[in-house]
Amino acid sequence: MKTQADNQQLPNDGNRPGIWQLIRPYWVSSERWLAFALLGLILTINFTTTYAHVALNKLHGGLTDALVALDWPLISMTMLKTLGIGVVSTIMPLISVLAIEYLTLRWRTWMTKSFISHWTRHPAYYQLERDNLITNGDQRIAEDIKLFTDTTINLFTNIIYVVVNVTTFTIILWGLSGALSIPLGERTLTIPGYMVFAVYLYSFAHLALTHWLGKVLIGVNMHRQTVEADFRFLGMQMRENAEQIAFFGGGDREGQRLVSRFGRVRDNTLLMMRKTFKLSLFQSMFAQVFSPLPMLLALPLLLSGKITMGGLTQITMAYGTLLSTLAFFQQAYQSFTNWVALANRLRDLLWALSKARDQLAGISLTRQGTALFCDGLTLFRPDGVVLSHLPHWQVNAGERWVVTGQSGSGKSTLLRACAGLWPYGEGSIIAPEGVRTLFLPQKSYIPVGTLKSALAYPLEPESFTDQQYRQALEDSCLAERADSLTESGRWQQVLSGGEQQRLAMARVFLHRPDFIFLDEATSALDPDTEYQLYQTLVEKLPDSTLISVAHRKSLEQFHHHILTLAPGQDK
Ligand SMILES: Nc1ncnc2c1ncn2[C@@H]1O[C@H](COP(=O)(O)OP(=O)(O)OP(=O)(O)O)[C@@H](O)[C@H]1O
Repeated sequence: MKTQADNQQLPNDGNRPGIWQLIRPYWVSSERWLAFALLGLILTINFTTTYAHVALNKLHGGLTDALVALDWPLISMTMLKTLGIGVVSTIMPLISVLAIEYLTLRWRTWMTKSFISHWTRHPAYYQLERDNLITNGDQRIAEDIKLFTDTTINLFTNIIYVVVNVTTFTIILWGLSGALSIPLGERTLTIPGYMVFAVYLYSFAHLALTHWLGKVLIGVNMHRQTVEADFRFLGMQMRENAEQIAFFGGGDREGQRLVSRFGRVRDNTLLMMRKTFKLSLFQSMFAQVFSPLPMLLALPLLLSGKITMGGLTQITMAYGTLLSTLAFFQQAYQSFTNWVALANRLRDLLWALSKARDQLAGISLTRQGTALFCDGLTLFRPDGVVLSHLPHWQVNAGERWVVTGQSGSGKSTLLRACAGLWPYGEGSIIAPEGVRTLFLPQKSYIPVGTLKSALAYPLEPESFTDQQYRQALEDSCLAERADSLTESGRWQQVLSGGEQQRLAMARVFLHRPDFIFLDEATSALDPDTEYQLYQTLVEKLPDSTLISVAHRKSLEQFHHHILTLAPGQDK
């Protein structure tokens, strides 16, 4: 069980959380010790690799001088050392990659579990959809967390590596490059470690121009995640509703919608390509124009005899290494823009989840006693339009009520309010405490899996015996499925509308709830089967309280009371 500190915190001030609030929770969670140990291992390997490069740099300088002097014993010794260090610096990064992947997986797992726990609570997953608070929440959890953790670890370890490398090679280059003396009339201007200044000046100019050209990529990247997710979502919807679309002959229309949605992906990719090309072109032109710079800068030292040919190799190598290390900041610019975009999408999700958590309900719902009691209840649509008004409605334990009224008068909304899923309105509802309640809508959710797990939902399939399952199927006029209990399938696609409603009714017989809310739960059945089901229901569960939303008059005979909802007036 996760503790409070072991979860991604939702903001409490109603504002979008900062990136730090997204990153910090994992690094202070109970996983932190292993996480820091792995990070330590990765950084140690990176440092070791840096020093291997330093050693190689020295060895190369020595090798050049040994070659010039044709000193064979020195040449073979230096080559052996180079080989040894080369092997170490090849294996170390492989271990580092493994550690990075493992750390990323652990962080992703932690964040995914945290987000899922927030998303499935309240129930936020329903509130986000009902109030259209955010798009593609599920895909943000599935995709964006993965990319975010991956990019954060890679950017961070690379930055540390770069900082260490930059410091090391700055010191080396400072020592190697000596001072540049420029005669200015009678005086001489001396610039110590002038090659270091040159490389930093060059890199800073490069980065500033990269940022100027590339900052637009943050927005483009963020938009990319959204349009890609929207396109995937439309495809998913088509898959889910394949049959209805086929009946309507809506394939062409869906095709057009998909192509138009893909058009946004294409436009975004083209924009991205244009911006990236511009950036890359600038970066390579800049590098090309300034490539002879280190040789030109070091030449005065060679010509004045201050350094040997080996010294020149060492200087240009150190300059090159420092330059390519600093170039990380320009190269990583695109990853950085992508990272900010991912972080923004996750920050938006955290914000939406906190909105769902903090939503103030206009309707107060409390639990106490054994009856259902609505007092001064007015149901609104989210935009404030009044749906219906119930000054006083009391349902005592064991009573059976049928709720009728015009389409759109708010019958389903009343049931949502009783389940605590509808905050828009005024008044209070006192729901019975500690009773088993079951809400059956017109179309019940049937999870993919065995028929047993579909019947037992949301409990585990082991919660009931085979005999209980068979009996429930028989009671709900679905006895012909009794031999398919362990069969796995996509029942929502396989079963007819009426069969799905009978399966949902079988849940009622199986779970034997104290309070049963049926929202047109038998509307797809023929009158005889519907009659038989209600007959069995009142016989088998005589003490259960029943509230049925129904348009058919024939159902009134199974109920003691009728509640008719009248459409309300605008507030
Ligand atoms: N999430 C929502 N956002 C905006 N409006 C909504 C939402 N859910 C329901 N409504 C509106 O609230 C009104 C009442 O809906 P409800 O489903 O309660 O009606 P009903 O009486 O059960 O209708 P029917 O008999 O047709 O099933 C409808 O006009 C509907 O469009």
